[in-house]
Amino acid sequence: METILRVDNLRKSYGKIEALKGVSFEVKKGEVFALIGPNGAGKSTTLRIIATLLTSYEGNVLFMGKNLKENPDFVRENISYLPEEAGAYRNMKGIEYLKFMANFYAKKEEDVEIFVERAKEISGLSDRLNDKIGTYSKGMTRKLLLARALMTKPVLAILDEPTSGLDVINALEIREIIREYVKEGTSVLLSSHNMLEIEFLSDRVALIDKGRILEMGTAEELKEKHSAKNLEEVFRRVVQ
Ligand SMILES: Nc1ncnc2c1ncn2[C@@H]1O[C@H](COP(=O)(O)OP(=O)(O)OP(=O)(O)O)[C@@H](O)[C@H]1O
Repeated sequence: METILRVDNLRKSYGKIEALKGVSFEVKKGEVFALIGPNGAGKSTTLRIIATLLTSYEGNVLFMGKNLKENPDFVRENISYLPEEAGAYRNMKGIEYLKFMANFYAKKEEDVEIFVERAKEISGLSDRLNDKIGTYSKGMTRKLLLARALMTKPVLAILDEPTSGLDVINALEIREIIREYVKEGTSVLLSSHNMLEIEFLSDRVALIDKGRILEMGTAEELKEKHSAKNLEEVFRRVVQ
């Protein structure tokens, strides 16, 4: 399978804190790759570097064969990023927000409508799109933001904790949306604390702790290697 993203020996410090101590992995075309790990493991830092938001780091990121440092615009045009604590404009109606973002991302006039229609469908918010975002529940806001992230059909979607804080039903719906997009060719790099969820959603996972990847593979491979019933158990054994 074609490699979309190659992350090679990433190192990042915030002052004295070494957040990443040499992180390497690859994401293939049409794959859901998950970074899992405890608080402060370095997941968001890794995702923010790939999303071009953090520019001072050591190591290399190759996206579709191009080096991130030399081609940030190319990367921004082909990836989308859903931050962990993303907010939307509370006083805007959902539909206005989608139109605003579609105009921002579309290169051609005719793309605007295509993006908005796609986002409407992904969000599943139907008539509620005519209400102000400030009236939405957490789950509705997350779906709106996910719709924004996927409406351009990016080559790679980077989703930081896509279902964090959501109830089971909303989390399930979001997982299904992600799976649908992968079928259409988008690769997904996501982070999560929820290992049971990740087990269902991801093709491969990397267990990260204290800035290092400790294990990588399919959930099945990792469970077998550590004679564990689930990923949570794998993680407990690997981290301790
Ligand atoms: N802006 C910052 N300034 C200083 N230290 C930071 C900053 N951002 C992250 N860190 C530190 O870097 C380390 C990695 O943080 P990061 O947010 O990447 O972890 P994470 O795995 O995403 O955690 P969480 O699951 O809690 O979101 C932590 O020790 C964190 O305190």
